[in-house]
Amino acid sequence: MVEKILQKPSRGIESFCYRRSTRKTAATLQKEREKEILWLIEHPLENEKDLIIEEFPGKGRGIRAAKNYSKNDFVCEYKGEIISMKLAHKRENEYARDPSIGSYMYFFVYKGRHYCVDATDDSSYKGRLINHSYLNPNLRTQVVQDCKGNPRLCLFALRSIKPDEELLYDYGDHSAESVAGNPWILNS
Ligand SMILES: C[S@@+](CC[C@H](N)C(=O)[O-])C[C@H]1O[C@@H](n2cnc3c(N)ncnc32)[C@H](O)[C@@H]1O
Repeated sequence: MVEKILQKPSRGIESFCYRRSTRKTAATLQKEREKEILWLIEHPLENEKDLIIEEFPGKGRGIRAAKNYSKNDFVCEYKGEIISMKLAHKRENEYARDPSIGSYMYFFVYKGRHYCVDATDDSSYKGRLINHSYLNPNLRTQVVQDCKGNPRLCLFALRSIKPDEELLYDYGDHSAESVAGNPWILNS
């Protein structure tokens, strides 16, 4: 009996079954990836230890990568308060009156609904400190739905990223009105 178990499987049905049992389907791999992203979203302190805060000339603070990222890797969440459009416009007007308040509001549409993430309040989460690039971004935004069904605005690698690169994504607002006051929107 023991001898039989130790026998190398023949190239017949046994070895075929062995290969099948270890292979993961695309759907399984996708589920595992989604689970991993949700875990990273829920554990920002662990995930964000590879994001280094630095001063960048002409931009203020920004974030430098401390490790390699592959294309499509989750990098971090743009974490803030998700608020209604009505409240977002009210706050925008308030913030505009105080020049010491920077711009940390991100508007997005998910499943046909409009949302705003307000990350104006200082926090230890680093997504709010990532600067903009139109010409050479290395991140992209994507909404991920969490376990409670809430949309979470996340940043993923647009291409492979090396340690020491500044992390940058296109903020998306290229309107003439915004560019007039902020030429860096199109020239950085
Ligand atoms: C979400 S904050 C990014 C973090 C910010 N640099 C800080 O120190 O808190 C957005 C602001 O950063 C600055 N910024 C972002 N990208 C920039 C760029 N490419 N050139 C110049 N300023 C930039 C602008 O003042 C912008 O309103």
